[in-house]
Amino acid sequence: MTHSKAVPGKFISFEGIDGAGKSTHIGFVADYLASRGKTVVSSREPGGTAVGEKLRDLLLHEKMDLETEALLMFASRREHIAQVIAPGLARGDWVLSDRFTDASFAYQGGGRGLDRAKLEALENWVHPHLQPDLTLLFDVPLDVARARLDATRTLDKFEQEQADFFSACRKEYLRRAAQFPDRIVVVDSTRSIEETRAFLAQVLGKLVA
Ligand SMILES: Nc1ncnc2c1ncn2[C@@H]1O[C@H](COP(=O)(O)OP(=O)(O)O)[C@@H](O)[C@H]1O
Ligand SMILES: Cc1cn([C@H]2C[C@H](O)[C@@H](COP(=O)(O)OP(=O)(O)O)O2)c(=O)[nH]c1=O
Repeated sequence: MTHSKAVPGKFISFEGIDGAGKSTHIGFVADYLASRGKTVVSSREPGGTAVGEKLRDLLLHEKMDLETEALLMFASRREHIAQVIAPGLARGDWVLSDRFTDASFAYQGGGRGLDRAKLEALENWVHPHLQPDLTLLFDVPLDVARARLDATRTLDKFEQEQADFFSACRKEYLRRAAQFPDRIVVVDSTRSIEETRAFLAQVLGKLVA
């Protein structure tokens, strides 16, 4: 829907603050689409390519200047689009990405306070015409996300941030959901995994039809 030229594939991004539950549901979405005959490519940002995974390692573990962080996120994205997303869409595949540009607005913009105009400039440079056909925004209150994170894993650089950082990220995600209601679907991720799957199947059913 939002590509500059008609391409046969579809692009779905998964967003939400850390611990919201998005990674849990990507496999379900991939299986749902494959069961309906779609060829699915699952990927992630930062990362998804050889260069991108090296950038991911830096981004998740090294302290750096905020603008460096934003530029590296978009460098990883540029490579991801060139190597994975654009070729996949051209082949007619359904490309699933664990995060895309909404994450830069939420984390570097909302969380860290980078001027939105700078992020818009990077977006216009790196992907002036490409937008996801659908963005699934997994939304939970901060305390739920934090409890899920604490129960499961060693925390990376972003996950070690404090509550006000995630509160600002979540606020920016929800602001964007209101700004782009045709693209971003907010998924109430406080529900059980089963209930969330049923909701996702409804949303995807419309896109597949
Ligand atoms: N709806 C849910 N109810 C309960 N626990 C969940 C739910 N969704 C995810 N979880 C659990 O929360 C943890 C974090 O989920 P994850 O998908 O890794 O989050 P994210 O990718 O958004 O950071 C995992 O242990 C996962 O099993
Ligand atoms: C894509 C992107 C991710 N991030 C952050 C959000 C996450 O904390 C982190 C990595 O994302 P994620 O893959 O969700 O981490 P995990 O595998 O631990 O679930 O990168 C940004 O700050 N800006 C961005 O543009």
